[in-house]
Amino acid sequence: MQKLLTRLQRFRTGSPLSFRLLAYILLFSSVFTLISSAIQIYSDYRKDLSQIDRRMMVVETGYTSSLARSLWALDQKLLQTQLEGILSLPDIVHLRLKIEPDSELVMGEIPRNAQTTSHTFKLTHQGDEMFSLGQLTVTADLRRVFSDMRRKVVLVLTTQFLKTFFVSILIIWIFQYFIARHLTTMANYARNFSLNNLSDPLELDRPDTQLNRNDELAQVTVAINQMRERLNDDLERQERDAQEIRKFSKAIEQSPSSVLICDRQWRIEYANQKFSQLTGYDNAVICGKHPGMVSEDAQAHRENRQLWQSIRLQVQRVGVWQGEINSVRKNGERFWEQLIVTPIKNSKGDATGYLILGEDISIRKRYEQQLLRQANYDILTGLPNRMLALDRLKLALAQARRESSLVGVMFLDLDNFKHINDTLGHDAGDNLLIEAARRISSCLRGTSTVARLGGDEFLVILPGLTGPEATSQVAERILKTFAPPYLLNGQEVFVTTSIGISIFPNDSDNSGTLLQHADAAMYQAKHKGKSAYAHFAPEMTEVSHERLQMESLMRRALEQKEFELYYQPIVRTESGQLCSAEALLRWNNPGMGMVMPDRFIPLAEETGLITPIGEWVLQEACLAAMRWKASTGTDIGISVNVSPRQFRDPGFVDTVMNALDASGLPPQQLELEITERLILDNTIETADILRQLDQSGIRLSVDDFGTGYSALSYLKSYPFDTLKIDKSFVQDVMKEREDASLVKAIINMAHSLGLRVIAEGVEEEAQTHFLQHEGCDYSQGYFYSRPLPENEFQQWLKTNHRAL
Ligand SMILES: Nc1nc2c(ncn2[C@@H]2O[C@H](COP(=O)(O)O[C@H]3[C@@H](O)[C@H](n4cnc5c(=O)[nH]c(N)nc54)O[C@@H]3COP(=O)(O)O)[C@@H](O)[C@H]2O)c(=O)[nH]1
Repeated sequence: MQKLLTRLQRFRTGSPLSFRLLAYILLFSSVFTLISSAIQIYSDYRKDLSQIDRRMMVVETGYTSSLARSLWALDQKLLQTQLEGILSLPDIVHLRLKIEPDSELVMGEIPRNAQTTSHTFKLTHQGDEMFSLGQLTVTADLRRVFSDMRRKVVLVLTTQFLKTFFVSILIIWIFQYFIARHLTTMANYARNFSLNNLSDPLELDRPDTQLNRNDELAQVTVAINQMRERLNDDLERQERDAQEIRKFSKAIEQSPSSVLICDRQWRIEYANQKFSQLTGYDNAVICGKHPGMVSEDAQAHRENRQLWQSIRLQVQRVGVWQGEINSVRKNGERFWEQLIVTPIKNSKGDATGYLILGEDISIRKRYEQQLLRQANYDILTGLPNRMLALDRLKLALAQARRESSLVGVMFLDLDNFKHINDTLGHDAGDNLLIEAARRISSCLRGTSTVARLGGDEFLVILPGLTGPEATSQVAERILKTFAPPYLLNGQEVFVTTSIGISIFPNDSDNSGTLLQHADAAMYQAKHKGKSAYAHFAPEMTEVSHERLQMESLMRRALEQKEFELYYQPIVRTESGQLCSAEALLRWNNPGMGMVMPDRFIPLAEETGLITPIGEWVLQEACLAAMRWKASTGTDIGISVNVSPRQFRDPGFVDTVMNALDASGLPPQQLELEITERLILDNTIETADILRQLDQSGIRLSVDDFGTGYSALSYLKSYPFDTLKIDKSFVQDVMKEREDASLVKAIINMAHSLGLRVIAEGVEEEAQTHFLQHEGCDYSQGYFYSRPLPENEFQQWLKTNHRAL
């Protein structure tokens, strides 16, 4: 019962299709059956009525004439018989015979409440004339007709209903079996259809026949399965897309560049982590703002308005904007960022938003500014460097041309700077340069420029001069300001400068030439005796030119094999026996002839050419010593001069070791002569290099002892073997008592430090006696031999008895 109620309930609200179908079939077939049955019953009813009518016709045609005759003949019996005959006809229940004039005969009975139909016939006699005999009214009872009709109604309705019902059941079953249950399967499939079971296809429980394969159910099934597959594909694609999107969004989020995404109205929609780190602003705070209006700095807003307007225009016109902007962090700090702004376009190519990539380039900018500074300024002194100075000079010349004024160009070089640098060390040299820069600057007006050209060279530009004498005044001021001593390494040092002056337009109208002329004048000032200034004169160009020429010739001299080593014997003072030789460099230039080292070594040191030249000397000297051994069978040591610049070269120790390795000379036979100045450069590096050389067995000697600071205390700290007394003392030992006592003291002091002593510049025999008397270990000088080219030295070895 409950089940039935449920079904009915479902039927009423959303019953299964078969039930609805049943209802509709029943309803329609019932209505149809009713109508058709009604038509049929009505037609039967009409037929029954017409049968009664036909009976009436039979009465009229068959009885009225015989009744009329019986009446005419007044044959009552026959009349009676005839009437009974009519009354016996089916459905005729009552006869009323009216006889003219006023008698009446009634037969039969009309049932109470019965529906009847009556027909009246006239009874006439046709003689000569027509006589009316009376009239017969026949009444027929319609109850049979109605009862027939009722019976038929019941029968027809019953049979029709049953037929309709069973046909409906059959149709429903067919529908249910062939369609509805599959629809239910589909409905269940669709109901259970979810992203988790996309792999299960829809399958209907029916035979796989050709017919089934092409029907609508099959088509729907195929369509559903195709839809499932498409959905499956779409989901896979969606998942792939989602993964890609996740990947890209992660990449954007974790990008090392800051990323802003704006909508079409340039309102920020998204900012990545890097942006927040860079600017200090959170995504939530800046969303909806214009990228140029993120900071709260009013000045930044003003600056940005114009900039972002041009960015917008360029992005619209060109499709990209790239540039560097100065932005403000949340904490107010300014920083440089490199921006790339591009539109984000949809498939139609319309901009749907904008992408702004930013990179913090503050460090790069700082480097750039530093580089710019380095490119234009001297790091040590903070003065403009050569490049900026030349720019300023050009500007000054252009201005002077317009104003018809003069420009003074002064070239300054510190006197003996190299010596101070070598003896007191680089730090002292640097301090000297800084102080010199300060002193020069203090002598100048604001419009003038003082620049450091490099090393100890300074340039002063005096623009807008009315006469050349102003340059002399400035030069004198500068020389005067150099007069007080400089305090370097705790020592008072007097440093002077030499100044060369050229004037625009008197000496030249070209900046380069003016500089060259000032340089030439500076050399002239140096020759004057230093701490002097000189104005350029045309004849000075030659001297300056010679210096330049020598530099360029020296650069090619090694290649052209123009260098040559001369060798000077070093002998035991006591016996005059040869023990070693000093290698002395000569430059044999085809144009200049034999150039002595005093002339080119300082230039080689200045230009750095001393390093390759010194390397060649070392190699050549070691090889020579080996050749002597081969020719004489005796070990003859070799002394090689090493300049401070050469010594400071990072590869110096390697260079020495390579020369020994390449020649095969034992290290003990090589002596490096290092000037006293180098020892005063009391650095860890110097000590380390000397220690390395000493440990490898190489002998070390202090050259030119007595000319420098004679810092005896330093000698103890370094592993020297020999001390060379400078020839300036030796040469006067016989004339100057002071020099003699000094030489004696040096010999004693050196011996007390465990050093052996070489006296150089021994030219006379008396000097040898003095030195022998004072216990000087070795002697070197013209008395024994002048420096000789190798072939002559070899000859000397053979001819000199004391050598062997
Ligand atoms: N860095 C290098 N310096 C070198 C090298 N070769 C030489 N020099 C240095 O050049 C300076 C001048 O050298 P030079 O003109 O060769 O003079 C040497 C001798 O000729 C000279 N001498 C020797 N005996 C006498 C003498 O009796 N009287 C006299 N008037 N002069 C004499 O002395 C110079 C040797 O000096 P020193 O080196 O101090 O022993 C000179 O300073 C050389 O150091 C080189 O390859 N590299």
